[in-house]
Amino acid sequence: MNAPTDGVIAIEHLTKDFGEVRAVDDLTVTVRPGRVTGFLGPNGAGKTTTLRILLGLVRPTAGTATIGGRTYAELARPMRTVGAALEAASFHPGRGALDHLRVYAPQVGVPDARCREVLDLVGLTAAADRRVGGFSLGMRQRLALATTLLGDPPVLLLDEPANGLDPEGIAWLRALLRHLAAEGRTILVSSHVLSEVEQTVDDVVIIARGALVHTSPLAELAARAEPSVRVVSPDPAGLDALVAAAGWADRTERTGPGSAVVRRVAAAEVGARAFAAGLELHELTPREVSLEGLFLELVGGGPR
Ligand SMILES: Nc1ncnc2c1ncn2[C@@H]1O[C@H](COP(=O)(O)OP(=O)(O)OP(=O)(O)O)[C@@H](O)[C@H]1O
Repeated sequence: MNAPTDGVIAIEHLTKDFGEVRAVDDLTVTVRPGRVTGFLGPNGAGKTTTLRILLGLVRPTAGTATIGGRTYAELARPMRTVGAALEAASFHPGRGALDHLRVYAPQVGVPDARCREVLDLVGLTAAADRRVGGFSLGMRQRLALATTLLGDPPVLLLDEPANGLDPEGIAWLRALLRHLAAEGRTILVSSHVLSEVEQTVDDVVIIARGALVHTSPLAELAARAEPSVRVVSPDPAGLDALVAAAGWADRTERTGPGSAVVRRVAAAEVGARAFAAGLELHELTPREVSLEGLFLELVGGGPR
């Protein structure tokens, strides 16, 4: 791993049309090293297409997708720069786990000894000589991850890596990804369910219908999922004064003249303060939304 900018993924005004279908729509996103970033969206949102463009497998209609300032084709040592596991990897069923890695090692340009190292990293040492055909989905995920780690790349692109893992496997994956990010790597993990990666990611990039709908640290999104109260008053100035007097300005989102959403407050408290101030209210609605609920709201409820 070299300069800190080596691992920056920059997607700029990326668009991809498949005939009539716009799979990616003017997407601009920066993914930083040292963090695990969740790339989220419902089925068909354009995640895989974006990852495939990053890997030079699909040519964009417009815009660019670069890693450390270079397109995949421009990378001097692509397999030492990016490790990617897209979709359920297919393995030769008759081959052992170690032998599978040995096929890839020369392509990546790493010594044979590296194969055992990565098997160890993913906890498959005991299964080194077992035929991959008998592997569970979780074991295949581990082997796919081992393959991406062969070249010790500063950037990892993982498509639904938690798929098929049991809770213990998910906890293990979480710890490994955190460790790899702490080493300064850029880790982009796609998923169609936020809850699956909620414990793992630092940042989220959420897309729907090919376009960006939200990007922020996860904590910022989680704050929006806190209990809140929707308040509507026919007296916009009075509502503003109430919010200011209560010290809620930093937790209040104005949703229109005379309407606002106040976070981390109980409806009863808003009601009591409005009553004391003689402010007429037309609506006072408590709102409890889970992080997953918020995610579904953002992506507009389901696939295209
Ligand atoms: N090669 C292709 N030819 C035509 N349409 C395609 C092609 N690849 C993807 N699409 C379409 O582009 C859109 C985005 O698909 P994509 O696979 O990128 O979404 P996704 O977010 O990865 O979804 P999933 O989670 O289901 O993999 C979909 O409408 C899909 O049908």
